[in-house]
Amino acid sequence: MTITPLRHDWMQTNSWTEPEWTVAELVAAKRGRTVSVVLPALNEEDSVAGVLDTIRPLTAGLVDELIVLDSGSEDRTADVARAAGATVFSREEALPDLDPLPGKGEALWRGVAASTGDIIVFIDSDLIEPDPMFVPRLLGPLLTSRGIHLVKGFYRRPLLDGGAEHFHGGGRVTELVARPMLTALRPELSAVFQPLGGEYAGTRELLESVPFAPGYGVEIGLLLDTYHQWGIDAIAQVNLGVRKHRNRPLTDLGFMSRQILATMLERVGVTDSGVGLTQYLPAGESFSSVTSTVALQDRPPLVRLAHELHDRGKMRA
Ligand SMILES: O=c1ccn([C@@H]2O[C@H](COP(=O)(O)OP(=O)(O)O)[C@@H](O)[C@H]2O)c(=O)[nH]1
Ligand SMILES: O=C(O)[C@@H](COP(=O)(O)O)O[C@H]1O[C@H](CO)[C@@H](O)[C@H](O)[C@H]1O
Repeated sequence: MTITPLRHDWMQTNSWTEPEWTVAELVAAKRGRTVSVVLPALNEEDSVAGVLDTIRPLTAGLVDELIVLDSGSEDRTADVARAAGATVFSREEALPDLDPLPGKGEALWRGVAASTGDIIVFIDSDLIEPDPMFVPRLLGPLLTSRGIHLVKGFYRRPLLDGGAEHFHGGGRVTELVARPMLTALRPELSAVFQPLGGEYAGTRELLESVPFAPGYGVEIGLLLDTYHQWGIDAIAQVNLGVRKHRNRPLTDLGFMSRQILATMLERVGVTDSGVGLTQYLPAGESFSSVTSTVALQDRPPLVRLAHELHDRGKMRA
């Protein structure tokens, strides 16, 4: 694939820094299209209701379906989400014929399968005080422009460190891994402000036609697949303001980075060792090591899965 430099006109045509759409305008722009909002949730009993509270008022017209895809929670996430007005699917309920795999990519893939909307909006469940305009703004380009299939949110990302809130500094894997790697390998995508952000929307046509990378590789996989198969002009981004969420410790982000790198390398045709990441943590005067596995197997495009399950059923018959 030829390396295409950044096209500045993309920033003029496909990047909204001051989105002005009103909910009423967006409802009018639906023109028969339906909208599903899907929240992936793993053990989010403390935050999922607060996120749903900012979206539920939109179900009177803009949002047709509000789903929480329970990613194998062991707390009260499902009960809390139902009480907050969401339709909750377990991974098994979303796709009964297939044993679930762990990870966020699996949750989102099954969220596409469980939902029915022509447009699907993904919102993380660990957000803190999300702006109620997150969903409308993500829908803006999809409902009012032609040819756009993926809309990424961007935002200022405070970093919550212990009791302190730093004005900037969130998106650590974005700044240290994803953005440098995209600049090196696919510079046209270096204009995407938040390539890993968990708030984005896509057409069902796109989301059923691409594979879903495992775990935390899902966002970078979807971005690269959309770019490779549909082109930069199918991608847009919208300013959502400020995004605060649970900031995981650096060790967790090391494992997240390993998975993201595995997906990026696969998407650009570089062979990954497949070796899990080992981290060395101080233990007294010495160090202890912790190793995580890395997953390399995508889930297939859902449009293809139907055929595979049908053929498997035929084989069993
Ligand atoms: O196996 C997983 C891991 C994460 N998540 C959800 O995906 C979102 C983002 O995950 P996380 O907060 O761990 O990532 P971060 O935002 O810290 O990068 C959250 O709503 C999680 O509950 C999930 O559904 N299944
Ligand atoms: O953007 C990032 O660097 C990471 C970590 O964010 P923080 O440093 O904890 O603010 O968070 C994102 O990455 C994950 C992997 O793509 C997504 O699943 C999350 O939704 C997103 O928050």
